[in-house]
Amino acid sequence: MKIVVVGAGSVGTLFGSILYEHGMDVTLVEIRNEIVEAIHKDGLKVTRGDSEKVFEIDITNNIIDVENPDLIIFAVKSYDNITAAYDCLKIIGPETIVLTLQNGIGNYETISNILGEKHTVIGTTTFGATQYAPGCTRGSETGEISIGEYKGGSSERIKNIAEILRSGGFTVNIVNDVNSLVWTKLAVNVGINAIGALCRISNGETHSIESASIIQKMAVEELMKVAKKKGIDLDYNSLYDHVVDVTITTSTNKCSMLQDVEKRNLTEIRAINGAIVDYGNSINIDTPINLVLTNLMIATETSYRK
Ligand SMILES: NC(=O)C1=CN([C@@H]2O[C@H](COP(=O)(O)OP(=O)(O)OC[C@H]3O[C@@H](n4cnc5c(N)ncnc54)[C@H](OP(=O)(O)O)[C@@H]3O)[C@@H](O)[C@H]2O)C=CC1
Ligand SMILES: CC(C)(CO)C(=O)C(=O)O
Repeated sequence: MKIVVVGAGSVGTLFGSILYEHGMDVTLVEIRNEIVEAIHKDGLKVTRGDSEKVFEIDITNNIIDVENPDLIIFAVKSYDNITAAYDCLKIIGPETIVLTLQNGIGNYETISNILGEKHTVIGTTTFGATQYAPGCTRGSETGEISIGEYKGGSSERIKNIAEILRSGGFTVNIVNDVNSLVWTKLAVNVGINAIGALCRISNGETHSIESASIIQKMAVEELMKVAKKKGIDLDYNSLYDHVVDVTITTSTNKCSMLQDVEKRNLTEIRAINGAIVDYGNSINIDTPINLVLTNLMIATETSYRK
């Protein structure tokens, strides 16, 4: 089984290390030379809980080196989807599957438009990771991957991917309604990320600070209105409570959007709160809170990327 991870950032290096540790044939593909050079020179250092390990994992900045893999794990930020998908197009064989576990919405649609639905599978993950220096990643000790067919249900290819990932050390759930899971994760990111990034506060504080939690609740309620009208099957009674639970279970974390702002990177705002605004516009539902959060984030990005 040949596995390629496209994007050797936080999540890509964590996933790559787990696959490597379980004896899989895995190669990382990364465009940032400092990451490629650091891993070539010192290996990939991954810290999880009290354990710190170094992996002599293969990494390249030239995707052509890894033609015709069985599985590609797509681990770039949503704003890099188009270029990364065209890169994958150069190496996919007739049976290659590209798996996106990215946050936000619209990832599957963008990737499958370029690579075809036959090659694209979507899921979510509860793992978290931060690459704090090139080739040095801190990752959660536990986590799961959930996958399913975009149009609902399972299939032989979903079972095959699940088997590959299980052999590679992952706990994998096959779910009937993957879209529902993607929207549930979206609700968490809609409720936490922009508020955490704009206010420079931890995940816990996005709820424990009352003025932040007022905005959080309104942002998630807008998502629910949009999702209901779009016919997304969600547990609407418990969705907001789920978001609050995540603020508690990840209370000391800085969300990924805050980390991006601190690194003066682009953020995934357009695929998270921005997507709620776009969907809302397309079905005549006002989403003023998400509109404000989106524009404030874009203004923040603009201020440091001029
Ligand atoms: N980090 C986490 O805990 C989690 C992240 N996710 C999702 O996973 C995705 C990846 O996130 P994360 O790992 O944090 O992102 P990172 O920014 O840490 O890593 C992405 C890496 O991919 C590189 N890259 C961009 N385009 C290409 C390309 N065409 N080929 C190869 N490499 C490329 C980037 O380089 P450059 O910076 O130069 O663009 C960067 O080094 C996101 O959608 C995120 O929402 C999901 C769950 C948890
Ligand atoms: C769940 C959460 C909010 C964890 O920090 C996350 O997905 C992120 O930071 O993007």
